[in-house]
Amino acid sequence: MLDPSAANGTVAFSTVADRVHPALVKAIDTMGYTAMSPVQEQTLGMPDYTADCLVQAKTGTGKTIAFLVPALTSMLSMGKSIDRSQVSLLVVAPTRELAQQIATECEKLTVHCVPPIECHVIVGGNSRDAMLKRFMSGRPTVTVATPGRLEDILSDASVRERFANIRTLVLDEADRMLDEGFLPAIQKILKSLPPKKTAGWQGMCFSATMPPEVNHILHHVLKPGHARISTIDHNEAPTVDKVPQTVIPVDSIADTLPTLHGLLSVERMADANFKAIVFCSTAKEAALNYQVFGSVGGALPNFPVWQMHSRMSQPQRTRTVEEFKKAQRGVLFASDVVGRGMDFPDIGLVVQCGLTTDSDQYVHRVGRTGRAGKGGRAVMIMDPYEMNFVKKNPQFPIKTAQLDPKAAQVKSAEAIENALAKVPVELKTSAYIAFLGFGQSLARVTRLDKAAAVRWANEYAAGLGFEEPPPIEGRIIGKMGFKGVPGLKVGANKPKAAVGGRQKQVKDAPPASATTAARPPPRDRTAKAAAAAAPSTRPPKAARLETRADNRAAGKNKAPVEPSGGRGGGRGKKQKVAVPGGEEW
Ligand SMILES: Nc1ncnc2c1ncn2[C@@H]1O[C@H](COP(=O)(O)OP(=O)(O)OP(=O)(O)O)[C@@H](O)[C@H]1O
Repeated sequence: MLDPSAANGTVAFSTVADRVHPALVKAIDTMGYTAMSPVQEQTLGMPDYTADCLVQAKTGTGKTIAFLVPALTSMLSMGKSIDRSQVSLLVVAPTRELAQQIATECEKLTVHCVPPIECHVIVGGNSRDAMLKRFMSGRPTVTVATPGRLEDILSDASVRERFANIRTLVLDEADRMLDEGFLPAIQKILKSLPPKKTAGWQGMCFSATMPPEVNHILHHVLKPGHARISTIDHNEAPTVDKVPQTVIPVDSIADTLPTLHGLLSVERMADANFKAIVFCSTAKEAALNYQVFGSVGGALPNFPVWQMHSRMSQPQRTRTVEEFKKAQRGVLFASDVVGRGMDFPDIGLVVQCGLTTDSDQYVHRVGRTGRAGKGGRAVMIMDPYEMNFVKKNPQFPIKTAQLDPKAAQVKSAEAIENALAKVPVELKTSAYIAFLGFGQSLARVTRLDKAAAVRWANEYAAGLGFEEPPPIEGRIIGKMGFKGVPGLKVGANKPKAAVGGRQKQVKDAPPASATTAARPPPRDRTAKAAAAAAPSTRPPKAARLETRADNRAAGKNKAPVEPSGGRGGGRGKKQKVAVPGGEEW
């Protein structure tokens, strides 16, 4: 529930009850909402609910209701003349899970509508035929979609015909929907809809972040002179005020996992209802950390953990979202697939292991906590390569912190070593290769040179217990653009190539007690091994990581992110970075 005092929401929904459709007013009451959040006050106060608008408000401040209520009111005002076989309101969002979440909110809002309003979800990852059959035989008056699947089904003329009477198009996470990854799909979708100029449909664009470059593209959906609403003061941080932000510096990326272990151990001891999201750099890293802390490794014994990234099947992803939404405590190890828009109740802590692709993504990740007026905290664990982010982004109130001294009692290094010994070497190897791809993609943006990206990845491998970097097939090294770069080990990428033979046992993990003799080397040795594998463990100063803001200024733009939602929460195909064996990161 929104805490009105904290969110400055003091105006009651009842003040707009004469403008909002009565069925929606009743539903809002059923949902238990009394005061409007500032952004809701602004959109529901618009003189014309059919006006085009660009709306920016902080994360977790109720933007979903802020666009659904005016759009649904305008739709329902047509009364019996609505053709329910046609799409009237179309909402487009970047990820499948967010699309589903918006649809669920819409169902709650329209629960008292007579006749009932159907809300259809058009997303990838499930049977296209079954979904299309439901759509064509149903009454998809409200449709929530992700761009890829929508673009796909709109190639069919009979589907296009269902959009002939569209009244409103909402782009949620509009800056993401209009960025270079999604824009081609959005443009194709727009070509399949009746032209805005003649059909006059309403465009609504919502996000917590609106980088200036979005302004040049808005004309695709918004007409000149559209309303502009922002509840964010230019002088304040773009993150939620009630979320203190800290960074815990570590000497090497090899120290990240033990530090994370210390942090999570202390937090869960302190709070019986500790619920956190840990953002990881790649989908493979999220999968690996999940195994280290829970399913295989058990570094957080008797504590529930989940994973969420694009390498999972859609049913697994859906089940995870459902479970983690309901969970009272636990940790979700995630890629950026849940970095934007997802509303998991009662997240008290967001941890970021390493860099985000850009400062806007930082805002969205931090915004998974401190929602609906509640408090929360955000912590980053950063190695020297990454610390520049803090310096380059003074707009964020990030304070440097040390790990709670209580963490020293939990023997994190040992717990992580034991856990890593039980994780399949294939997963560790693919996490290493994905991390190399991640460093490479940042290099394109930040000018980190290839040799430095290799050194960084090799430090990461050392942290996973590899005495020397795991081998990568030559053709894959070539594909990744690392041919001839020093520090990589070329060879067949097979378990027998596992470092020092230490990790042979991991595939069929024996109980923890049986694995102690086969532990990976202590971290001081692994760090030395990494150093031996590369001339230096740190890139030259000029090559350190900078933020996307700097790169924008330099005329460069975004780092590519995982198209199906892994790192980047689902961008378009152009953004795909193919890493070895068809891996995405
Ligand atoms: N007026 C209100 N009173 C109480 N709770 C509310 C109100 N409006 C929305 N909420 C709740 O606040 C939470 C955040 O809402 P929502 O997901 O729409 O935020 P958002 O601004 O879209 O966030 P993000 O920028 O992360 O997408 C949800 O749990 C929602 O149910």
